[in-house]
Amino acid sequence: MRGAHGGRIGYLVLGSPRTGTNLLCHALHATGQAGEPAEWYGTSSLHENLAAQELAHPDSRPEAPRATDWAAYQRALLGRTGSGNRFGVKVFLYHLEPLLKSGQMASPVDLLPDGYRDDVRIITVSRRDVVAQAVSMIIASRTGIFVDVPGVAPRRVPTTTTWWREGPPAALVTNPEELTADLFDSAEVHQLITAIRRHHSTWSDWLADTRFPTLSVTYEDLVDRRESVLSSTFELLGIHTRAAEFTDPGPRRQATALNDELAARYRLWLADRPGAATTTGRQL
Ligand SMILES: Nc1ncnc2c1ncn2[C@@H]1O[C@H](COP(=O)(O)O)[C@@H](OP(=O)(O)O)[C@H]1O
Ligand SMILES: O=S(=O)(O)O[C@H]1[C@@H](O[C@H]2O[C@H](CO)[C@@H](O)[C@H](O)[C@H]2O)O[C@H](CO)[C@@H](O)[C@@H]1O
Repeated sequence: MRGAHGGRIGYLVLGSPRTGTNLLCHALHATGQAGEPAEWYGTSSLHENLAAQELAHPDSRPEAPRATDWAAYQRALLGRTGSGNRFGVKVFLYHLEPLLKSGQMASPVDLLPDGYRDDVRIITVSRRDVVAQAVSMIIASRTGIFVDVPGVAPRRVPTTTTWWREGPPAALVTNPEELTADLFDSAEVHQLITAIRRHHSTWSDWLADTRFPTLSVTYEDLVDRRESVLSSTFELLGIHTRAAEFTDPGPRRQATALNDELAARYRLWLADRPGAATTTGRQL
């Protein structure tokens, strides 16, 4: 449908890490009609990307990126990744908060290029099993391997922002194959769960004040009912690809027996602390 906005759609994938966002965003990119909804404001690379484009403000720092001209950054992204009439970005709360707190942006919509803010659609991605999510994150923060695409050599990305606790991130392990459960702390899994809940309650609060067409996706449905979730997602964005005919497998599952072991250890840890609750007041 081509409306008053020339059919241009801007969309935000609002999630938290380890909810299957790479699986979903890989599929959207692979349709060839949805641009490339990546972490364009990801704190591990935004400052460097701005600097490379001579758009970093003199005060810009890796932990607090600042652009001289966000519109120029967004125009460059659009030129590289736009599909013509759709532009998407994957956003985690810790990408956006420094930009909001420093007054550089006023809302998630400001992450979209000019011309893509009039018809905005939202996809939220969460994971019902938040313990599995937190365990997945704590492991990825030590391996640096956030995605496993068959045939693509894994890239190791150091975590620069420990959005779930104070202090510097733990170093990447030399050999990801040699990780053992003893290297992890259940108290940190608990901090991650608290931070994940805050991510999602912040997105919900923001969405409650908006009227954007919104689709809520869970990791579990994305994995178990992939065709149905992709079909709803394509429909939301007006993409003319039939989910049933969409065969690109995208990334594969990364969890191993270590994930189960850490989740079991965390549940035992929690059982010893009956008062432990997340900041949303909910006990697990
Ligand atoms: N094809 C697939 N099937 C099942 N899970 C997948 C998958 N591709 C990626 N994932 C999982 O999605 C999670 C990563 O989410 P994100 O892309 O948002 O960071 C990881 O969870 P686990 O580490 O629990 O397996 C990863 O393994
Ligand atoms: O562009 S970034 O490097 O900022 O983000 C890429 C990265 O994202 C993962 O690593 C981040 C660094 O710790 C982490 O904050 C984030 O939660 C992770 O998703 O790797 C991803 C997989 O290669 C990539 O999609 C993302 O663009």
